[in-house]
Amino acid sequence: MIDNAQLTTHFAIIVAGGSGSRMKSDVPKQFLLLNGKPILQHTIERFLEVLPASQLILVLPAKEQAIWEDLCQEHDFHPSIQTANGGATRFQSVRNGLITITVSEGLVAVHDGVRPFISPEIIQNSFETAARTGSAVTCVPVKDSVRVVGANGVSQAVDRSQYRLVQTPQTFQLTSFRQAFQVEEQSFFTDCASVMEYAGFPITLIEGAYENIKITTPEDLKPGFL
Ligand SMILES: Nc1ccn([C@@H]2O[C@H](COP(=O)(O)OP(=O)(O)OP(=O)(O)O)[C@@H](O)[C@H]2O)c(=O)n1
Ligand SMILES: C[C@](O)(CO)[C@H](O)COP(=O)(O)O
Repeated sequence: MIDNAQLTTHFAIIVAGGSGSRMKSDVPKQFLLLNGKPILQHTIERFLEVLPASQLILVLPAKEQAIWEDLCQEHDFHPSIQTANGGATRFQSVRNGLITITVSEGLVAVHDGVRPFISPEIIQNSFETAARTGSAVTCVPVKDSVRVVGANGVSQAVDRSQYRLVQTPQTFQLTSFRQAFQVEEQSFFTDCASVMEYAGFPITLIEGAYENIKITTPEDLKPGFL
């Protein structure tokens, strides 16, 4: 758990405002059940081991908030968490969550609602590292061989030791994060680190975990796979 004195300055935005098009399910994937509980509930519970509910912001699809309310009733899950509306892109969802934070200084972690296996230790480490260096971006080394494919279709092996697979949480100083999110959205913004980098802020990497997967496509939920 974060030190009591820091509780009012440490925030986490859990982004669950997407539609989950690659999952091809009837409801957005963050609401699907995993071991009897909504994926999003697992994720929030991991964060509640580190931060109180008052420091969390949950970004939900504007049109599907009733689904989440029904699931919370059904699963008797009632943490008092502020919500914000999702935007058309992840960048816009993060920005919608960010404007609900009114304190001027502190730290903010952004985490995908569909990464339910995040450990409290990684969350904790991301806050500690961001407090020291200004940022903490979770990642893991690449386990497979990697090839780059040129425009002509010809591929070439690359040195995988030079690459990292990026996960969340991604945690930053609030002041620089706010400044970074004032930029015009770019098509290459796939995460918060790319936004911070575009705005000129340095990125510190921290060790993630291979089990901290992002549930993205149906294979990620196949029985026996998880
Ligand atoms: N407009 C968006 C898009 C994504 N997200 C969130 O960002 C996380 C990672 O995004 P991704 O896995 O791509 O989710 P979706 O956008 O929902 O999926 P897809 O790209 O397959 O449509 C998810 O928790 C998702 O809900 C969000 O809050 N708002
Ligand atoms: C933020 C992220 O999960 C880091 O790996 C990823 O970039 C999200 O990408 P997506 O295309 O929105 O799933």
